[in-house]
Amino acid sequence: MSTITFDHVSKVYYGQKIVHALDDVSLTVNEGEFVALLGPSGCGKSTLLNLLAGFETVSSGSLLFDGKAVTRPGPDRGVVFQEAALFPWLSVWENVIFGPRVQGLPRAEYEERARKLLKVVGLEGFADALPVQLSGGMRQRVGIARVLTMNPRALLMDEPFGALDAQTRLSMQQLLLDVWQSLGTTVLFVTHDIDEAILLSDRVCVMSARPGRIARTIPIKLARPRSIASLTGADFTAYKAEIMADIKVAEHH
Ligand SMILES: Nc1ncnc2c1ncn2[C@@H]1O[C@H](COP(=O)(O)OP(=O)(O)OP(=O)(O)O)[C@@H](O)[C@H]1O
Repeated sequence: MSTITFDHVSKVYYGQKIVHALDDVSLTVNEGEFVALLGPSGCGKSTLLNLLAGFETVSSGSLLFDGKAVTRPGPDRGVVFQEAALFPWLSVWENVIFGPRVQGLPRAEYEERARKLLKVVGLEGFADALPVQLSGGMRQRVGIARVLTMNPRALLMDEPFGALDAQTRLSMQQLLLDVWQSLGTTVLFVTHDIDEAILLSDRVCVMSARPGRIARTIPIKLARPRSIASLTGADFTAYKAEIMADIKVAEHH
C-alpha cells in the first residue's frame, strides 16, 4: 500500500507576489520506501515536504497519507529540519521523551523505545547532557531519536545534514542508513546533494524549478544494506552521471 500519495498537486503562495511553487506534482511513496527529492534552491522541495507535514495546504489536487487527506500536522509524520529544535533547558533524555510524554502515552513503552533509540544514534552515554554541550552532529542525532520516539509512520527530512561539515555528514548518512535498515520507516528526504540522494534512496525524484515539478524519477538499485563505501563504486558513478544529465535537462525546461 502506498503511504504517501500526491495526486496532481499544485501550490500557489499568494503573498505580495504570487508564487507558483509546485505545479501538477504526482508522487506515490510506498510503505518502507526511501525517496529523495533533489533539486536546485527554490524548486519547491520544502513546499512539498511542508504540505505532507501539514504545515501548508494544497492549492489544487489531492494529498493523502495512509489513505486520508492531510489537513494538519500529526505524530504519524515526524519532521526533521536542518537544525534540531531541541529545548536548550532540557537534557538529551528529556528532549527525546518530550513528545510522547506530553501526549500522555504509556510511559514504560516510550521510555523503552527512547532508550533503544538513544543507543541506535550512539548517544546512550549522553542522556544527561544539555544540548549546548553537544556538537552539531550530536544534536541532530538527538533530533532524529526524538522524532523516532514518537513512532511515526513516516519520517520527513528537510536537508537534515545541510549544516554539518563533510565528515560529520558522512557519519550521519551512515547512521541514517543503519536506522532505516533496522526500523524500515518510510522516508521522504529533501536534499540538493546528488551523492546523498543516491546513497540513501530507493528512488530519486529530480525536480525542476519555477514552477516546481518532478522532472524525472530514477530508481536506485544499489544493493542494500549500503554504506558510505558505496559512494565510490562504479554503479554509483553511473547513477551520478545519469542524474547530473537529468538536472541539466530539468534546468533548461
Ligand atoms: N510561505 C511562503 N510564502 C510565499 N512564498 C513561499 C513560501 N514558502 C516558499 N515560497 C516560495 O516558493 C518557492 C519554493 O520554495 P521552497 O522553499 O519550497 O523551495 P526549495 O526547493 O525547498 O528551496 P531551498 O533548497 O532553497 O530550501 C520559492 O520561490 C519560495 O520563495
